Amino acid sequence: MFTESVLVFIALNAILAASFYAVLVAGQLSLGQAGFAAVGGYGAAYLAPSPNDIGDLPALILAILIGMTLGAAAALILGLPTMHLRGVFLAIATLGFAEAVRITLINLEWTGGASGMTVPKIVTPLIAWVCCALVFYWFWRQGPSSYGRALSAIREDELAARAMGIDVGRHRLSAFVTAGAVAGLFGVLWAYFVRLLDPGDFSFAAAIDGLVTAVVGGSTVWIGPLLGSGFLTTIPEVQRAVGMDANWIRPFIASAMLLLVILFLPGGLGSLLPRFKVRAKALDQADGSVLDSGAAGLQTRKHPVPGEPVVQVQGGGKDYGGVHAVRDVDLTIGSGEIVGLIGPNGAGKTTLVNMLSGFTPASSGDFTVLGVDPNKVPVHKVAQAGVSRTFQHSKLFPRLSVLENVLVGAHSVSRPTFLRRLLWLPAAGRDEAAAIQHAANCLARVGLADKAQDDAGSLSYGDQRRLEIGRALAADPSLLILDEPAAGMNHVEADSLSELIGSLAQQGLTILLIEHNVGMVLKTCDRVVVLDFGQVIASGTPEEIARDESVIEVYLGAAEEAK
Ligand SMILES: Nc1ncnc2c1ncn2[C@@H]1O[C@H](COP(=O)(O)OP(=O)(O)OP(=O)(O)O)[C@@H](O)[C@H]1O
Repeated sequence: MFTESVLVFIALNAILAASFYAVLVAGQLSLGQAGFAAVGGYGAAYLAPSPNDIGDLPALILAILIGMTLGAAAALILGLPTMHLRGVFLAIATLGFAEAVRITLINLEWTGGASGMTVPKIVTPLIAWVCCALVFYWFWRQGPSSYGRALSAIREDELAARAMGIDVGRHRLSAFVTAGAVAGLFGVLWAYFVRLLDPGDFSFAAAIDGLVTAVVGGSTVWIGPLLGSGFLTTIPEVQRAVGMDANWIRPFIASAMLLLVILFLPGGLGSLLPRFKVRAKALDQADGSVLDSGAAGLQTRKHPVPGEPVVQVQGGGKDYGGVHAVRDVDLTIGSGEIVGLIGPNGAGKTTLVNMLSGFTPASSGDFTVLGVDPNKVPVHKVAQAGVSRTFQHSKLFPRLSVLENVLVGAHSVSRPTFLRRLLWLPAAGRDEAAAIQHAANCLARVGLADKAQDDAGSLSYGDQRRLEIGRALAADPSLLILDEPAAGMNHVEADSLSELIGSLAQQGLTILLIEHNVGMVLKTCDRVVVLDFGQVIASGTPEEIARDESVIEVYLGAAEEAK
């Protein structure tokens, strides 16, 4: 059953599927892989020296290098203008590219047009499997690196990933270029195995086949494309072995599997395998000490000295058409302060913190947050400057574990480990262990150490709020913005959250707290700012705010009645 061709095709189809995995893992749907493979295959066949001149293996190695470089270059050129596209728009743009490549190849003379181009056969099962092993080694080492986690975070929630300091555009582009290189490798191996480069081999159908293989195998686990290829490539062989020679069976099973996976097993066959568990040692040793970026293995962040201005806003405003969500707000927050931001629903609190963290561009005013103007730099730069936030509606990475969520939170203070993991350098292991220990400490600080291995999506609402805070703390922030963190918490949980906020401020952290639980705000904060219809109507100590007639009229009275 496992003839030479079957062995080679399992490896080759796994490589093509891996090129889809490379982008699916970052949440991108690209159908350009057939085009990259064609560019790689034809380019290598045209440019690489003949095996008659330099020998089979050197000729193939050169062809592979040329094919991968051309595939990556094509992906870079296509990716630069298209990386801002999402979902089906990216799929259509990349599909258009692949079709343009195929039609061009048919119409060029040196490619042999529709009848194709002959290539010497060099690839053996051993060569195919060595290449396949190298590709999967790459993705295996990528997965648990800080780069790999950043890609998964982008797939799960792009906005939250930006808030963790991840440069989404650069990560998406690098995943796309990797996909181009891997598809280029497939194109070369295919050509040097089947002896003929035919534009029909790089059609839309070929791209869909690769995509289905990746999705059935599993687009979130590195081994998925290999499982998918092993499963789908051997179906015709199993059929033959049992004497059922019907052409429709493979496409039928592939489509049925695709449907089953999408409906019942979104992680594909790979998700049935046991998941990697973090060493319990890190969790046992977790002592709740956070804000320790100076620890070995983490990058050091320079925090503002006590009293130094962290936030300075003058005349800040935001208009949505005719709606003045925020109007002429002046706000200064000094390092180490806990400032509460309260006001009725729709007062503009979330809009104001969205402007401070770079999510919403201001319509007017001057903003300086930790030395950067959030209107002039992308969100991830504001985060890298030391602004960490939680969201009014939880934005966790649901399919990542609780610990992985916090590890992503530590993105801007952890050291990149992927390239060192590829080379198996011990320093990478040490840095990863330090990041895990730091994340475990953050989890212990918010009381979630015992849930570290659970999926974030399976947590109760209160635990999700706590996890968001733990994840935000992992960035070793200078300014922590909490948007209604006590929503859904009972009194006991809200009290312990209040204590946590107080102890973090004692360690020098500056906190901006939006909360409808007025009792908690008055108890926890040094200063309270009250917004109404986008304007600051009062600002002062909790005692002053509690006595302020205008605040009682527009908010505190209403808040009391609502209790
Ligand atoms: N993207 C948007 N487009 C249009 N209007 C918006 C947008 N975001 C907010 N607004 C409007 O701006 C105003 C302020 O909203 P915002 O969410 O900032 O208030 P809030 O004080 O945070 O309210 P809540 O306590 O209910 O969360 C509201 O009138 C809201 O409808």
